[in-house]
Amino acid sequence: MLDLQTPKTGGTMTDYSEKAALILKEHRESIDRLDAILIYTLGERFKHTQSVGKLKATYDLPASDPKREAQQIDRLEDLAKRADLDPKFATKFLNFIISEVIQHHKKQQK
Ligand SMILES: O=C(O)C(=O)C[C@]1(C(=O)O)C=C[C@@H](O)C=C1
Repeated sequence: MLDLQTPKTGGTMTDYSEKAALILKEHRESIDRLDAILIYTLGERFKHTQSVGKLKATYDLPASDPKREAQQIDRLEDLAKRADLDPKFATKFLNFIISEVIQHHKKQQK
């Protein structure tokens, strides 16, 4: 990964902005790769929750499990701290996904 340093001697503004453009491109390529990982990972997660939904519908189990969610939130907060990610954001993100899953479960129960 390139890094941007202010040219002290010799470098022109054109050199500087060409380098900045290259660094931006590299970051965006990494972001695109990571976004793809996120999407594929979410797809895998939803495959499992779909199976869980089927199981819950078959055995007449409740769509949501607040005790399990509390454990997931605790674990995720800890992971987020270690990953240098805002734990509040991580919690919000998980709650967003889980509420979508619960909607899917409820539809499967109809
Ligand atoms: O583990 C379950 O029981 C699920 O239905 C999965 C899941 C989740 O998406 O992680 C969704 C709803 C529950 O409230 C808890 C967890």
